[in-house]
Amino acid sequence: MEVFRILAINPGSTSTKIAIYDNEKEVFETTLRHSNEEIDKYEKITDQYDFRKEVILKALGENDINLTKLSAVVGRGGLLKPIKGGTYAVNELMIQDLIAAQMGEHASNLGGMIANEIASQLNIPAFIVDPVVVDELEAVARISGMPEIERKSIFHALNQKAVARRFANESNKAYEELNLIVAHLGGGISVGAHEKGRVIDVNNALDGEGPFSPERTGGLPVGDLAKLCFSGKYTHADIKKMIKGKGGLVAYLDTNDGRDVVKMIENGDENAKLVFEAMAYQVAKEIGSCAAVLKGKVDAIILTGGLAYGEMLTNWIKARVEFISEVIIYPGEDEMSALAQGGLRVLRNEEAPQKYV
Ligand SMILES: Nc1ncnc2c1ncn2[C@@H]1O[C@H](COP(=O)(O)OP(=O)(O)O)[C@@H](O)[C@H]1O
Ligand SMILES: CCCC(=O)OP(=O)(O)O
Repeated sequence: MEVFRILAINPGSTSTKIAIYDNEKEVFETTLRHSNEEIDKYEKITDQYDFRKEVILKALGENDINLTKLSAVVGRGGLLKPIKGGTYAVNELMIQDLIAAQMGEHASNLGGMIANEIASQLNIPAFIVDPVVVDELEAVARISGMPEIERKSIFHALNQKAVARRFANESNKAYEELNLIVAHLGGGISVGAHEKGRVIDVNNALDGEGPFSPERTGGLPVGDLAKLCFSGKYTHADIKKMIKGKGGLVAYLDTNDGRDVVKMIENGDENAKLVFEAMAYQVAKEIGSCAAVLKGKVDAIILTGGLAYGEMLTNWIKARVEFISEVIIYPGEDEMSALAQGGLRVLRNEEAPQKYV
């Protein structure tokens, strides 16, 4: 059997994960964590391009990975125009849209760009898989309450779909038979209502919807936010940073690391406990909303993402939502293998790559 060697690159808001797969087998994986100070000095996401590329190449070099043996490079897809799920070949238009960041700024914008640069030097293909803009929202979910603003589907599509499929496999059912609520608890937090294989509603994890997260505010009281915007104290750029990057745990506790917060709590910090429990409370409320979206027919609730490693947080969430359905915890994410498998399906001609237009 032909062996395809794939480099998977996954830039997240607090980390860059890289992995090498020989077909389905992971042969190398590492998570390069980035502190708030490290990331904070870059004004725009594209300004982080060289920094992220260098840390990736350094880690590959230090681990004696021979790049010339690669068959393809697959990056996490970023804020493109809303598109259906699947594997997309990186093309010029995609790179232009990612550089222009017209749909917004997020670390995942760098996935396709860095994959493309490494792949083009080796003359091999570059792909993205299930980008954060996968859009399966029902019409009713798009209405915000203000005609000028339409709700958008921006979430951890890659991991939410991967863990939902994992749960389906482990239950000997098809993903398309199940109704699931998936909460991805990472640098950003998204909670999606998966109805028979489609994410029919999900909070926009990037732009002020849903629970607050390690570095984002989530939904805010809009009247007070409008007052703050026009107070004359802040520029548009300041407000954007306060919502995304310097919101949530960072604003309250000066760290984006859930493990630091657990240590603070263990050392008796009551404020840290209140804030961390509030994050769990908001996640639980969002799960409750998704249960209403699914009309109460929920086969399971899945908690995933880096924060799902922490039992303090998951126990708080569980206590408020386990009356809805069984709670399954898949800590971390299946994004790296989902990226590799998306690339593999195309390299094996099992699936044609989709074209971003
Ligand atoms: N073992 C752990 N216990 C608690 N929190 C953790 C653990 N590992 C990672 N985290 C937290 O998870 C968050 C990052 O999750 P992750 O899914 O890696 O984020 P992203 O990909 O969005 O950058 C950070 O707040 C990190 O501190
Ligand atoms: C852009 C939505 C996905 C997201 O928030 O990812 P991170 O948690 O990695 O920032």
